[in-house]
Amino acid sequence: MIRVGIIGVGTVGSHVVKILQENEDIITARSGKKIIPIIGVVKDTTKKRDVNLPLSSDVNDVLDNPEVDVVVELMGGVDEAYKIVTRALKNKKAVVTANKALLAYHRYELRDLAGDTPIGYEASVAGGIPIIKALREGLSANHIEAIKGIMNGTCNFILTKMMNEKAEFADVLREAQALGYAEADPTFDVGGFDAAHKLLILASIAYGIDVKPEEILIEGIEHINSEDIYFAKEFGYNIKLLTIAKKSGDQVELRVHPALVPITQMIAKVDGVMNGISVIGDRVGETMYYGPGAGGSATASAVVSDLIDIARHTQNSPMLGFIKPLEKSGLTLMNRDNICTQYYIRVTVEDKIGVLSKISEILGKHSISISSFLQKQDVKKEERAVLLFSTHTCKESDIQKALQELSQLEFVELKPAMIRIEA
Ligand SMILES: NC(=O)C1=CN([C@@H]2O[C@H](COP(=O)(O)OP(=O)(O)OC[C@H]3O[C@@H](n4cnc5c(N)ncnc54)[C@H](OP(=O)(O)O)[C@@H]3O)[C@@H](O)[C@H]2O)C=CC1
Ligand SMILES: N[C@@H](CC=O)C(=O)O
Ligand code: NA
Repeated sequence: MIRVGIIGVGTVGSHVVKILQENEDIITARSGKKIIPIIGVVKDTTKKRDVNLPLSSDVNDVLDNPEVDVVVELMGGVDEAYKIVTRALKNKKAVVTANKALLAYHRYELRDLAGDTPIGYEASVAGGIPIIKALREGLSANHIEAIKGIMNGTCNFILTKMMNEKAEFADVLREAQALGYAEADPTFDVGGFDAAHKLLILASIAYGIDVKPEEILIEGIEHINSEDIYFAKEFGYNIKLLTIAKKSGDQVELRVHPALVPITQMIAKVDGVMNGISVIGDRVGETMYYGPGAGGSATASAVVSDLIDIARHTQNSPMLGFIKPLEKSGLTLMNRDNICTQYYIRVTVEDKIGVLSKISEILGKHSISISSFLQKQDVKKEERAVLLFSTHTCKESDIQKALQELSQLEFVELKPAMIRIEA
């Protein structure tokens, strides 16, 4: 028998208890052992909840409890969760966590501390999709050439509703929170940080990259507006928050940002809370993974799969997937200035003669060639026009310099905006 203590019995934790209790037959058959939740820890024990488990507000009731074999950390946050997981490992208790923020900052320390003590983290990336297993086990014979995906359910839910139903950003975010998709602080979702945390976890399995979120390019979806959606629709794109790892020679680019994706691509059709991830291996070619990226039940399904793994292989750490840091494999993190892709640019200007030629001149000066162009009257101000461009492939540093120069022009009324195009 495996006895489980759950720290955090909220959206995900309560579903972990339900799955363990309601699917006990199949779980026991598959793992060869009974997996029993014996205690949960919450902040407020007086809160009414639909869960059949003794609760405490003291983490020591799990961490120092000799009856607990596995600690499931589902409270979120970085510092406190780090202390809890560290103590559990020091007490030789196996750990399962869904906490991508924790792993984004401390994955290598925890790996080293764990040694042979298992740590499962399947739920930390793309919720219910078994992407960690796929990368760590199914694709382990491959050099990974690229990982590209939608890995934040909240952002995809918001963008889908903005694209298809003209819904307002703030209203859909509230809906995502009510459905249990968003992080406790939803700026982690909409600012791209949550997706970046997930990217770093996958990058450690694929490439052995030991970098922190602050070192990579992260942009969120907060600035996407109706003009961007109009341009995307006119030119056959969907707007998605993309999470990208790409190997070029001995460099790896890591980035999270909104992107215009041609609607013909599979990833553009991944809607709502669903996540979709393409992984390209040098031997297998392209593989695709699709499923619910957030929500209590789907995420708890991944947490329980780790518990079953631990029950099956107590001598075999599920976390061994984090390979040696990048420097030792000769790979380096690509400087963001050297990223090359296509871009969409939005410039809001005073509607007068000469504006377009000046903008074209600046783009040309920075080796940026225009691929398509649209002009819209600004609905908020009659004498204002919104100019929407897409470019051929060019360098990130050139785009950044051009945007900076455009923002200085006296007829440019709002800070120019840019969205990358991933064709
Ligand atoms: N929701 C989702 O779709 C997904 C979430 N995750 C990750 O799973 C983890 C949990 O998320 P979720 O279930 O949504 O979060 P919730 O906010 O719903 O639940 C958090 C739980 O932790 C408890 N808690 C928080 N702080 C403390 C503390 N200091 N001491 C004791 N208990 C504490 C809360 O207690 P109380 O109930 O009393 O407030 C609550 O039960 C996070 O790391 C999140 O990133 C990962 C994938 C998907
Ligand atoms: N807030 C996250 C939850 C799952 O990781 C998301 O929306 O994807
Ligand atoms: Na997963």
